[in-house]
Amino acid sequence: MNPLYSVAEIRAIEQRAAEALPAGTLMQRAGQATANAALDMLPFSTNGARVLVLAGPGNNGGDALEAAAHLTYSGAQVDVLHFPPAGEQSAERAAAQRRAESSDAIFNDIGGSALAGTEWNLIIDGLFGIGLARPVSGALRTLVDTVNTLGCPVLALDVPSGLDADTGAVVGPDGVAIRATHTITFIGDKPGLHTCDGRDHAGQVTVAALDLEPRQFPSVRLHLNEARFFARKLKTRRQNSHKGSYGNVAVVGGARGMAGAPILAARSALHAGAGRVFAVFADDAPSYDSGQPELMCRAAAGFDLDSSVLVLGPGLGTAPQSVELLKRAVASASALVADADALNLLAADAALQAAVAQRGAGCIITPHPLEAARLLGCAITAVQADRVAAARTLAARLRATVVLKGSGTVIAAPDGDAVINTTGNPALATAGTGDVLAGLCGSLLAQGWPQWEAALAAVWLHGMAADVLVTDGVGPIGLTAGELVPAIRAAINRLVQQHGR
Ligand SMILES: NC(=O)C1=CN([C@@H]2O[C@H](COP(=O)(O)OP(=O)(O)OC[C@H]3O[C@@H](n4cnc5c(N)ncnc54)[C@H](OP(=O)(O)O)[C@@H]3O)[C@@H](O)[C@H]2O)[C@@H](O)CC1
Ligand SMILES: Nc1ncnc2c1ncn2[C@@H]1O[C@H](COP(=O)(O)OP(=O)(O)O)[C@@H](O)[C@H]1O
Ligand SMILES: [K+]
Repeated sequence: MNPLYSVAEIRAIEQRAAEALPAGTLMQRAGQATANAALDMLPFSTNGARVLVLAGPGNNGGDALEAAAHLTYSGAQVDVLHFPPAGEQSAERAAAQRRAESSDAIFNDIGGSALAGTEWNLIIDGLFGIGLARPVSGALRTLVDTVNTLGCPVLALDVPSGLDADTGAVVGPDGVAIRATHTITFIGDKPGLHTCDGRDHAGQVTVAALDLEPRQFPSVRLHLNEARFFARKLKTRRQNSHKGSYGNVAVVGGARGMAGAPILAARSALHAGAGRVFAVFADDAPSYDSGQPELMCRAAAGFDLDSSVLVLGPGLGTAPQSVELLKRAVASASALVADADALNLLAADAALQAAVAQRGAGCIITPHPLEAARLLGCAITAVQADRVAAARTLAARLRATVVLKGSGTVIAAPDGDAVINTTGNPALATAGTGDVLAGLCGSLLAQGWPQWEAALAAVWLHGMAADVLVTDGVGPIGLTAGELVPAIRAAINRLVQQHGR
């Protein structure tokens, strides 16, 4: 189920496991697992392959030293850049150091030009793991900067050095972290590898459980998103069904000058399978959408908000009539997705926030980090410093399903359950993709999905559509939000073929 563990949880698992094992066992297993992963990354003939091992002062360095010794036995030429601790070291680290020193590994003060001038087949980053306590500074900072310029494969141990394993933020106001191509993470997977700066620094993540058994792991409330979490809601269509079987969506927004946003969301809702889709405009409505004449374009004044799932916010603006629309939508009995300006308006109105929290029909909100910061009354940096915590706080406060967007989108429920999404890529960093996501959420709600599964599936499908388009060369540069819409349709149909019943 792809659980994600906090540093505190990993420490507790590790401590209990270590008590039942001979001293040093876990570090030896970590070193062996690292060597195996490294061999997979080296040329078929390892003889003479150049491997640089960076061994920091703590147990992360111990893992690296164990791996260094193993790799010499495979014939690789292993250089170790060793940063011993100033004070005492753990007994297992001392043993690892002795093993590495008595192997063919070369302990060497390699630096500067020699480091940059060598064609390394692989660099192993064992500088800091979950014990990183402050920003990487001084000579180590220079080393991290140099490694990040080299362009060779880099295998990070446990977590790329400089990255916070809990949050995925690079530690420090102006910090640095290793940009690895691969990360082998020990005992269990960690949230910081998958959100915020994590995806840029961790590369491809594998988990080495170090032979611990499932019973040694606590159950947790944070997971990586996967189709399994929502697959049971994927339904094949009954022959004897009609458009009324698949629900109504009304996308409400489109103040003057911003009519494109609700159109995009409405097209997305339509292509994701909603039976009938309205595009509802705060100001004047166009008579129809010539690119998508299936949409019904209406003015908000007098529109019945009780007969459709509402997607409120795309291009809504912040004029007084938009506030009125938001109040009407919150007071309605309809399922609601609140996005964009609906969230900005909500942030400015405590009474409306209380009304959202008390809604019987619940709510999905889809803030990007700035919208989340406005809702929380904090700086955007505070949101990004701990995205999972920010999403959980908002979910609890508004009793809503929260989709905190960005690299490693976080979906959080009011009861504390949270999921980090794995699909998607920077092709999505273009105007209108958020509108497409909001429309997709609304479409799944209209088709009878519960909020939680609708949010999980929408985020997953939206990201998967972008991933497929990038594979086909439609991005990452220049993908447009509208191009996501048919790709989402293809992705949802493919999923229904695989899982539908
Ligand atoms: N124990 C076990 O059984 C297992 C442990 N495992 C491995 O151990 C890792 C955790 O080891 P760890 O706790 O020793 O922490 P680690 O990440 O090596 O760093 C701590 C050292 O760095 C130092 N330091 C911190 N920040 C710094 C900075 N910015 N700049 C400079 N120095 C800094 C800090 O010094 P201090 O803060 O005390 O001055 C201390 O010396 C874990 O990620 C996994 O890889 C696995 O093998 C599984 C079994
Ligand atoms: N670098 C990225 N990696 C993954 N997803 C991204 C990235 N940048 C943006 N996205 C996704 O694109 C969408 C952008 O939404 P939003 O910021 O609301 O845009 P807009 O308001 O222009 O529609 C979100 O789903 C977000 O998660
Ligand atoms: K590391």
